[in-house]
Amino acid sequence: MKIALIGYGKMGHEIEQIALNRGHEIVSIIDMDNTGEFDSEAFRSADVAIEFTRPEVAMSNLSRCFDAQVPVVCGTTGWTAHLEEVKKEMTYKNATLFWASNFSLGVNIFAAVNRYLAKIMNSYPDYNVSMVEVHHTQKLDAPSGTAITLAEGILNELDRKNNWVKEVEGRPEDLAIVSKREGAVPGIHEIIYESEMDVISIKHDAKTRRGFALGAVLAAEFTAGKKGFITMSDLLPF
Ligand SMILES: NC(=O)C1=CN([C@@H]2O[C@H](COP(=O)(O)OP(=O)(O)OC[C@H]3O[C@@H](n4cnc5c(N)ncnc54)[C@H](OP(=O)(O)O)[C@@H]3O)[C@@H](O)[C@H]2O)C=CC1
Ligand SMILES: O=C(O)C1=N[C@H](C(=O)O)C[C@H](O)C1
Repeated sequence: MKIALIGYGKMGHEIEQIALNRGHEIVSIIDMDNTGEFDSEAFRSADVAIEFTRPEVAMSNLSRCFDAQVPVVCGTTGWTAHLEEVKKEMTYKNATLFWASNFSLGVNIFAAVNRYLAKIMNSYPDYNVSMVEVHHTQKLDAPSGTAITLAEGILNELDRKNNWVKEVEGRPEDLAIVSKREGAVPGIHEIIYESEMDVISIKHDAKTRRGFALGAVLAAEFTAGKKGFITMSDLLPF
């Protein structure tokens, strides 16, 4: 499969290694200083593009993929307040977008457990829920995209919470997400239920970025040749 990489930072490099090991060809690499490459034959020849850049440039990169009719897998976080308008543009241009806040298998299993636990907790109002996420100090967005997805999972299942907030909950209906930035941490997400009697917590701790990168390449293999909006629930059997 011919792959174009958009963003050649920490994730771009991990993805390149995994894609090459799986027998794919990298036909185009677009970074901040060569965005003219979007107009190249090489970019247009790609079966799929994989976009991991920065919150403020992701939307225009996606737009350029839609215009070039190159299906795109996007892992960039911090821009998804605009996801619905991007989906509309994708549909209007008859294009393809796979977006996930986290491509790792482990996080997606964790997210399913999170939803199940939240559902159980409807019967146990003595437990309050909160979330902590820890990432490396270069991370630009907070809370992490994964934390927002996990929070949405809780809000959909747990009737007593209807809104996530940064750091400190103001009302009982709020779900507080605390973000910490430390060293080179690839990504830790912990959901904590606490009553007067005990604490139940579940945690995902990424040991390396390779899990995210492998998931992104598997998503790219799934996306090539398809149309429309695709998510992890289309890729995974749960
Ligand atoms: N969904 C998932 O599973 C995961 C998502 N992420 C997300 O992916 C994104 C990238 O993470 P990471 O690789 O660690 O970040 P990095 O900062 O290491 O890499 C981002 C790269 O994008 C480049 N870039 C900046 N502007 C443009 C542009 N206009 N066009 C093309 N490239 C550009 C940067 O160049 P320069 O350095 O010169 O600015 C840099 O090389 C983040 O939003 C992060 O949250 C991360 C891991 C997993
Ligand atoms: O910026 C990162 O590094 C990561 N970003 C994603 C997010 O915001 O959830 C995924 C992962 O946690 C690593």
